Formats: sequence, structure tokens, C-alpha cells
Amino acid sequence: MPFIVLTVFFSVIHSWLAVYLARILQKVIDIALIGNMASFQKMLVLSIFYIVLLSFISFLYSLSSKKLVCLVTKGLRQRTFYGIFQRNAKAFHDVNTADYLSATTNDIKLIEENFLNPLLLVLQYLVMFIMTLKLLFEISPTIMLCLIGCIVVMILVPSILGNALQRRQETFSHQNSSFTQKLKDYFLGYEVIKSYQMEEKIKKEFEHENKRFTDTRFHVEQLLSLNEGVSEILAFLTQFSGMFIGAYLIIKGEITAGTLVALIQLSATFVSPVMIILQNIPKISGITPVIKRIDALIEYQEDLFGDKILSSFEDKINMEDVTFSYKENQPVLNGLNLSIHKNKKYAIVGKSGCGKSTLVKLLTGYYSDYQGKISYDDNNLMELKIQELNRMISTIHQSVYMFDESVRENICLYETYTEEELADALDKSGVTQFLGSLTDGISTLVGENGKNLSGGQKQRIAVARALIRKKPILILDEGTSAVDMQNAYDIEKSLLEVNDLTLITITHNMNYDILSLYDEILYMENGKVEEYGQIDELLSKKEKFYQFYHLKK
Ligand SMILES: Nc1ncnc2c1ncn2[C@@H]1O[C@H](COP(=O)(O)OP(=O)(O)OP(=O)(O)O)[C@@H](O)[C@H]1O
Repeated sequence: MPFIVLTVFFSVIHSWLAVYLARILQKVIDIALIGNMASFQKMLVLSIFYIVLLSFISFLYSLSSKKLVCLVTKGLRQRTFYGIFQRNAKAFHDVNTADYLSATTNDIKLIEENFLNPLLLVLQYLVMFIMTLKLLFEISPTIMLCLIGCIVVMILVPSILGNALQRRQETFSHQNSSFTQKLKDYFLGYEVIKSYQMEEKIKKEFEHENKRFTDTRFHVEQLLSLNEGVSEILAFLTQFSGMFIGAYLIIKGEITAGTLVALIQLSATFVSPVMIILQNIPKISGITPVIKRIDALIEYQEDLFGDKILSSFEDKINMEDVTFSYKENQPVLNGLNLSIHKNKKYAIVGKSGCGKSTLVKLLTGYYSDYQGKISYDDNNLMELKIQELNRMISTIHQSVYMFDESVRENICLYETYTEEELADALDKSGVTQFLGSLTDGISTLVGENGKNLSGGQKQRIAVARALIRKKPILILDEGTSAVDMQNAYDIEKSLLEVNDLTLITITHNMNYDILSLYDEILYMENGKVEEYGQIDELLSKKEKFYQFYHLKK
């Protein structure tokens, strides 16, 4: 706020001083023509002081306006970033991450260049225009009316170009994010591109994308140049009209030479604002689609779930007759029932694609458009605040994201834990076993997305990350798939030994020794839990799980 006030204040003062320069010129010429040396010397001193003051105010205006733009873009970036993280998991994944990157970088740059800077210019020159009108009216109302007539023609140009420019800006913004999306794909797909010799194809595709990107940008620039060119010609014409009418009035003896010079100066401060305003208005109106995009990210409101806070987990999670489909009429879960009791350990098994991960996503509030009922201790999931529910649940996925930090930071995630808590998590997760092989032990930097670690090491760090938080529910979605059999057994065994932990493991690993440690195995098929119980019970039934188990073996 203080910078808005300062910028507006300096803008007004600067414009006022720039316009009143005409009065100084008028006086200097008139004094020179009269031949009064004393007044001339006084005017010289005054003029020098005036110019110094004008330059100083111009500097202050430039400084405060730049600071204002920096603050606004910083705030916008921050609010966009917060808005993105406000999204629930589904809403977040519905949008490509390249769009988020593009919004927080390219789009905000576009807003700076095509909205904030032009808006400040328009404000500054609008003040200049109003001051000039006032002064022109004082000096010669006739010339003022003539100049206003010329301006009406100038105003028609941007109004014709504005809509076309808006459409082209929108296309450019979309092209910008699709280009970023492609680049992201190329860099993330580096390994695949190299091992399948796709470089030539990718280069061609890149050339095509790069051309499309440059062409759409040029489309926008074309219209901006047309707008600038036409406004410039009209501006010269207007200035010349002012000068010739002034000269005509001198011949008729109606004004002095000083007044003519003042009029010439005023026609400049009359035309420049109109030109600047007209050149910038299409830019400002053209940026509307980009502002709307950013606005949609900032203003995201999650209203699908409720606000009720689940402060502890005491009894059980229930799923009653739950049906869910990604595509209409193709249910992935179909009338599913199950109960997860506090501190019990569950293994969810079933063929690939039978809906195990989907079930876990529903449990953690990823999707709200399911039928049936999911409840935590008799609280309907739809009434709960998902952000708070996630304080109760840790989920470890098959692919683990690692920040480019040390092993310790990747486990603690910038929170403080005691050395005992850390040691306990390291032991139970099996991280201790490989810490010695790392150059700096727990302080070793893991590299971008943990590139210095193996898949299994990353998974063990993820387990430590979850364990140290001591949340009452832990979901392991194939969270030990990248570690060898012995290590998977050790990790799962230590998790199974944690008494005050409800464990839900999705696994493809049909190891009898591990599976027999679970309280219940939930076998899924046809979008339902078809069989459940301890491994020996299920095997002795010799039904669906039995067949699945032996097929896997
Ligand atoms: N975001 C999605 N959009 C559309 N379909 C999806 C989506 N996620 C999963 N599916 C489909 O839903 C079905 C169940 O997927 P899910 O990931 O839950 O299976 P899963 O049992 O965990 O499989 P796997 O054992 O291979 O990990 C699959 O047919 C899958 O193609």
C-alpha cells in the first residue's frame, strides 16, 4: 500500500512538472524577445532548478514504480503457489505440472510486461494529459478543441485491435504452457529417449514445437507493432496540426512567439500520453485471459469435503457398499465393503488393475465422487477436513520423491526430532544398514530426486520419513517393491511389530513368511474384497486367493 501511494504521488508530481515546462519555455522566449537581461538571468536559474527537480522526481517515480511491480509480482507468485498447494490431490493431478510451472513463471512475467508496467504508464500519462488539457485551455481553447478532434481518430485504432489481440494473447499463453509441458517431458524422459534412440524424432518434434511457440509469439507482436505504427503516424499528424494552427495565430497577431513555443511543447505532452495510452490499452485488455488463469489457481476453494476435524483415530475405518468409477459405467470399485481396525495389520492383494491403489486413494480423500459410505470412527469421510485427516495417515508410494537435500533432511522434512527418534526410524526402516556405505552418512546429499541413491534405498528413506512422524495409520502402496526379498521382509516385519500402528500394505509379494505376519489379508477381485482372513484360513479354503497365491508363486 505505501508503495502504491508513493508511486501515484510521484507520478502526479512528475507529470505536473513535465507539463508546466511549457510555461517556463513561454516565459524564456517572451523575456528574450523583450530583451530584459535581469529577468532572463532569473529565468535561467529557475529553469536549472526546475530541470534538476524534474529529473529527481522522475528518478523517485521510476524507483517506487519498479519496487511496486516487484512487490506485486512477488505477491502474485506467492498467492499462485499457495493456491496450487491448496488443491486436493485429485484437483492437483488434474492439471499438468507444466501448467503450474508456466503459471508461476511465464504467466506472471506476461502480467508484469503486459499489465502492470502498461498500467503504470497509462496512469502517469493520463495525469499528464489532464494537466495539458487544463493548460491548453488557459492558453488557447481553439487549439485545444482542434487537438481533441484529432484524438478521436486515434482512439478508434486500439478499440479495433483490442479483441484480436486478446485472442492472440490467449493462444500464446496456452502455447507457452504446452511448450513448457513438452520440454518437461523431454528432460524427464531423458533415459527413455537415449536408450530407444529417439533423439532424432525428439529433435524434430522440438523444432516443430519451437516454431509454433515462436510463431504464436510473433502473431501477438505483429498486432502490437501495427497498433504502435498507426498510433505514431496519427500522433505526428496531431502535433503538426497544433503547430500550424499556432503559426497561423501568430500571423494573425493573436499569440506571442513564446506562446507558440509553449503550444508546440504542449502538443507534445498532449499527443505522447494519447499515444502511450492507446498503445498500452490493448496490452492491458489482451492480458485478461492470463489473469483469469492465474485467478483460477489462486481462488481455488476445496468445498467437496467438510470442515470437521478428526483429532484422533480410536476405533475403525469402514467402507460400506463403496462404488467408484473413473469412466462412466466402468466401476473400478463395485459395492466394496471392508473394516480396518485400529492397530491391526492388513495386506491388500489382488491382480494388477483390480483397484487396490484406487481403494487407498478413496480412503485418503483423493476422490469425493464415490457412492456408498466411508467412515473414520463413525465420522463420515465427506464431512471431514481432508488436510487434517492426512495428519493421521502416512502413505508411501512405489515411486518416492526425494528433495535435493541430505538423507537427514529427506527424513525429517525440516522438522525437529530427537536423535533417539531419528535412530529408531532409521533402524526400523532399514536405513541404518546402508548409511555406512554413503560418503557422508546421514548428511550425504541425495541429488536431484535422489539420483545418488538406489530405488530400494529411496523406499527405505520413505519408510523412515513416515515412521518418525508416528502417525496412527500407515499405508504402504507397494512401498517395498524396490528392495530385495530379505530387506522387504525386514522392513515389513519391523513395521508389523509397531504396536500402536494401523498398517495397510498393498503388495504383490506372495511371500508366505511375510503374509503370515498380517492380521488379515484382503483379496480383491471385480472391484470388491472377495475374501479376507489370515493366510492359512484363506489357503485352506482353496478358493480365489488360493489360486491367485499359487499362480503368483
Ligand atoms: N487416474 C485414472 N484415470 C483413469 N483410470 C484410472 C486412473 N487410475 C487408475 N485407473 C484405472 O483403474 C483401474 C484400477 O487401477 P489401480 O491403480 O487402482 O489398480 P491396482 O490394483 O492398484 O493396480 P497395480 O497392482 O497394477 O498397481 C485400472 O484399470 C486403471 O487403468
